[in-house]
Amino acid sequence: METGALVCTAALIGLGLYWFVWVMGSAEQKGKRAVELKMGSISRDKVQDKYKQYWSFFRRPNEISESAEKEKVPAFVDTFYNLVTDIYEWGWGQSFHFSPSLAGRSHLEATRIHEERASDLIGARPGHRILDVGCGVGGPMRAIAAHSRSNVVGITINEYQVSRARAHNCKAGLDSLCEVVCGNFLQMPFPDSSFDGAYSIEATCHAPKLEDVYGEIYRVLKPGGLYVSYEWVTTPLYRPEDPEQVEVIQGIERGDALPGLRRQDEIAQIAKKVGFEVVREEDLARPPAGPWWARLKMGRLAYWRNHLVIKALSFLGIAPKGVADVHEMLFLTAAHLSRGGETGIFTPMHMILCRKPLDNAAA
Ligand SMILES: C=C(CC[C@@H](C)[C@H]1CC[C@H]2C3=CC[C@H]4[C@H](C)[C@@H](O)CC[C@]4(C)[C@H]3CC[C@]12C)C(C)C
Ligand SMILES: C[S@@+](CC[C@H](N)C(=O)[O-])C[C@H]1O[C@@H](n2cnc3c(N)ncnc32)[C@H](O)[C@@H]1O
Repeated sequence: METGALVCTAALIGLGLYWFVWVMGSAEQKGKRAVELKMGSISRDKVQDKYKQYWSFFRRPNEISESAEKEKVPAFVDTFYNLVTDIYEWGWGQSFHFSPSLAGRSHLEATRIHEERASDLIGARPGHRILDVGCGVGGPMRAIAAHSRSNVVGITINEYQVSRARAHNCKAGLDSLCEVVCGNFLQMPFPDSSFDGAYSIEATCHAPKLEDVYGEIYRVLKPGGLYVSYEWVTTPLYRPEDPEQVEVIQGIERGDALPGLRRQDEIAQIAKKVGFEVVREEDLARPPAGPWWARLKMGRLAYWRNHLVIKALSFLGIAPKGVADVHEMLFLTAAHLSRGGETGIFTPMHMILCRKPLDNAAA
């Protein structure tokens, strides 16, 4: 081959690689790049071990919440978010949840609309102090603060997410409205009756006992305050005697750090048990809502590309060992989640709106 042709071929390959890793490597336009993938606060040499420990803990997810192991759940959830936070940001964005798909709207818009819906349901407004229970890197918090101009305080168990959320808040110019605290939502570091409203988006599913987190939210809410949650639950279509369905549900639990999914009909009972009035309850995934799992299915080609990128970066020693295992786990989880959505046995958006009764002000 002539020198000119060789140079052109090399340049084309180089450009192709650049496009593949740097441009395509970031699914969300302003998100992370593949070369920036860290594993939270886990040191590079510990990633693989931590992943193995995580995987063996969540092997039998449905047995955790009824055993002494449930005490260890917050620590393993923290490990989980050290392992996945960067991959989520890289391949999904700053909001770690699903949304009904909306015809003619982008994923980003559908996400924002789903978040603003939570804000509107609790009537967040300027001057209100609102609690975000399990805030991730703060995608919903920023959307809700910008939409309602209320002050939002987020809590997450994961220190790495706190640093990411604070950096995003500053970058978005919303740090005067948004505050982030590292802590356990099962024992929150907030005084009684200190919030006007609260919401949790796909986060309380990590609690081994829902009453523990709902009880804490009830405690920190002012009397009359509203709380809305988007819960991950199995629907009445789920048949625990069907091994194929059990495999889907356990696949979701294992790949998402869940100590056993709850049934849809358990949620309101638990809310009432801790003292809430249930104002409204609705599965936001039900038609006419567009399928929330469509985005997961559409991304399949990108996941293969991501996997190749991760494998290449691990091989070159840029990404820590173990990242490819974590990515593979997420790949499998995506398949289980899609199947759960398609069959209708699972929803990640069972909405419950609760009020702390006024009567208790005197109690
Ligand atoms: C509420 C929770 C998280 C929900 C979702 C934000 C995440 C659930 C599964 C995740 C993903 C699966 C496949 C990944 C893909 C293989 C990778 O290349 C890019 C990232 C994924 C798309 C990733 C993104 C986030 C999820 C959709 C749980 C934890 C309670
Ligand atoms: C799937 S993410 C959702 C994050 C955010 N709500 C969003 O939609 O982007 C779940 C969040 O719950 C938090 N979480 C889980 N268990 C927790 C606990 N015991 N205490 C505090 N935060 C917890 C995780 O750290 C994570 O931030």
